[in-house]
Amino acid sequence: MSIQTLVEKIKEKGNPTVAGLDARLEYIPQHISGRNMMLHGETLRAAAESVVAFNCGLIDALCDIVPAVKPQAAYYELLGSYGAMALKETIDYAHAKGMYVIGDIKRNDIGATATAYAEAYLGKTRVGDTEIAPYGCDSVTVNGYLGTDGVEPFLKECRSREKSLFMLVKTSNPSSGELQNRDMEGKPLYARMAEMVAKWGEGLDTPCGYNQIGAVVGATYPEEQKIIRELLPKSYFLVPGYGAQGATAKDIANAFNDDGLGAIVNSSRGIMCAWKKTGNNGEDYKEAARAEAIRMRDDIVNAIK
Ligand SMILES: O=c1ccn([C@@H]2O[C@H](COP(=O)(O)O)[C@@H](O)[C@H]2O)c(=O)[nH]1
Repeated sequence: MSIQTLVEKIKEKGNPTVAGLDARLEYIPQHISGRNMMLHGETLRAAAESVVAFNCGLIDALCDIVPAVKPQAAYYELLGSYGAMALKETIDYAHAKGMYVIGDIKRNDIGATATAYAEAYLGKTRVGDTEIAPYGCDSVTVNGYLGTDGVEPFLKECRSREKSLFMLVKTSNPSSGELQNRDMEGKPLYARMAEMVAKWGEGLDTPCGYNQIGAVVGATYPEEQKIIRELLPKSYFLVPGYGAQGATAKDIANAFNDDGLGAIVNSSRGIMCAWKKTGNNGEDYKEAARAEAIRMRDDIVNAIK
């Protein structure tokens, strides 16, 4: 699905936010994990089945109000082969419920290996005469700091299958400036990366005015957002850092264009762990996640008015 589809879903729901699915076992209510451990013992299988049950419940609770989900690959890799299946089941369920899926995989490598990553997450792999999509994400996060040959395989999937990318430009973590803000011939490195992202987006325009190549720009860096917004008027921004990492709605306004579009703000722990604040042992995790997603939507929409 193209970035155009994401923009349509954002407009339809009046909600420029994405729910992160960073499914750590501690984030899952005991009534779900306990049941699976009764069935399968203290195993990776029990953990992975708990993750799928939890994710499906969250997706049910959010799919009519939130346009997209962002499963974070790290938490599925943590569960080995069962985690890979849990990720695929989560992606398929989100699609069945009409949500756009951004795989937060932050991959890159030399061209040959990047091709395998791109085919795994966005494209297809061939088994005999049959082509199979291993994961089938609509979009993924990519680390472009290896240069163009490592990004090209992902661009190829965008061209041939109308997929989109979010390239790491300025990440939300506290030490991102150690390298990303270093001067590179008169401009910070993140600005040089933004220039490369603009180049990678050439020829990948869509009718909505945004191209398929977006940028990850941390909510925790409002000043940098402003600079990157000017450098990348046609790129959608994926903005992590709201909520659990301390950024607030006023910190994300610079990521948006004047049309109220141009960015989608992520919250993972804020939504997934909302049940921990209600004092009901997680029995109400769906209601708690929905209430937090609505609160976040209204908070963001008011801030960009
Ligand atoms: O710069 C970045 C890039 C990606 N992330 C990811 O977003 C979520 C944030 O989770 P919260 O619980 O809402 O803090 C997580 O998956 C990160 O890997 C990021 O935080 N910053």
